[in-house]
Amino acid sequence: MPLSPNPYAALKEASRYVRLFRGKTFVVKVGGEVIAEPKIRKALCEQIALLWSFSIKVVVVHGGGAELDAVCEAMNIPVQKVAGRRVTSPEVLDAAKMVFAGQVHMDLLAELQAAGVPAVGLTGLDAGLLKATRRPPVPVVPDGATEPQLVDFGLVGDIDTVDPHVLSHLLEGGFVPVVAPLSGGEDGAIYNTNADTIAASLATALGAEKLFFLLSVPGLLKDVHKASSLVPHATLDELAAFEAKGVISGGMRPKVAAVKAALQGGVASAHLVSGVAPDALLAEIFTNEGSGTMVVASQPVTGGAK
Ligand SMILES: Nc1ncnc2c1ncn2[C@@H]1O[C@H](COP(=O)(O)OP(=O)(O)O)[C@@H](O)[C@H]1O
Ligand SMILES: CC(=O)N[C@@H](CCC(=O)OP(=O)(O)O)C(=O)O
Repeated sequence: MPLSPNPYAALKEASRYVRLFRGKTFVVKVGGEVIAEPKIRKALCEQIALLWSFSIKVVVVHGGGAELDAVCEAMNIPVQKVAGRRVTSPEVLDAAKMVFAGQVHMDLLAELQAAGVPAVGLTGLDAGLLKATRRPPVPVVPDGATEPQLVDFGLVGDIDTVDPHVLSHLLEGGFVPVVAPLSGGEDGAIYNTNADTIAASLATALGAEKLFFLLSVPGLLKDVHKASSLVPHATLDELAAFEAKGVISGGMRPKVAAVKAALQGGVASAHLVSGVAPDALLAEIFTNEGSGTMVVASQPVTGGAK
């Protein structure tokens, strides 16, 4: 939703939120698909620059799933996914290191620097930020199925501990940490970890006010093919009801799990927002109507401030 066409009314509406969120921590997760297109990446970095200039402490977590798919295809490495989650073979992990801590990471850092943001790149291995253990085979219900099957996701790390000190130091210094989706094992292993899960863990560990997932769709949709079916507000119970109805599939499943984890971990609200529509992130934060889906733990949102 656009701000009021009256510039002074718009300024007043936005300034209320600027005051409210000054000094607060926001975790912003950007999907690989969203930042693949240079113009969209630039527009997104400019929105992040504005948050930073309003003294909001921003932590960016990026994905790179789509880019990893493309690199695996180019290198003839088979890509396998179950219920929206990748199976990581040793060959896939090697490609993931190149893509997540390399190309996607550097391109995002460069664009943030260009937008005037003092961005600092990290992976979960830096200063012990994310410690993980390899996921054992787990029962999963594949999309479209009703019965679970036992799936070995390979070199995927489930997060055991988060040590957010390195992030707190950077945030206190005015920097914007940018985290790639790789984690470290106690034994020196490197694991592939879902970026949505990382974003939720970091938001919880930092006591973040808000967690954003920037998507290629406008938010949570009742019908994934209809942008007009956007759900503006939801509680965790409502999310569970959508899941039970089969409304949530593919890559939205790990996202909804991450939203739940963050809200149960004390994050005040999680937002599913377009990363491609112009200024959708700013509209979600600084307007009464917002632009995407705001999820809160339980209390009904009675309109007004997002
Ligand atoms: N109910 C839903 N509402 C919105 N998107 C959905 C829904 N169910 C499935 N999806 C799909 O999930 C995708 C988001 O997941 P994904 O592509 O993995 O994002 P990312 O790469 O940003 O992590 C959407 O682009 C959409 O195709
Ligand atoms: C274990 C796991 O799921 N790892 C993800 C990490 C990247 C990611 O999450 O990227 P997007 O946010 O762009 O989907 C993967 O390999 O795709």
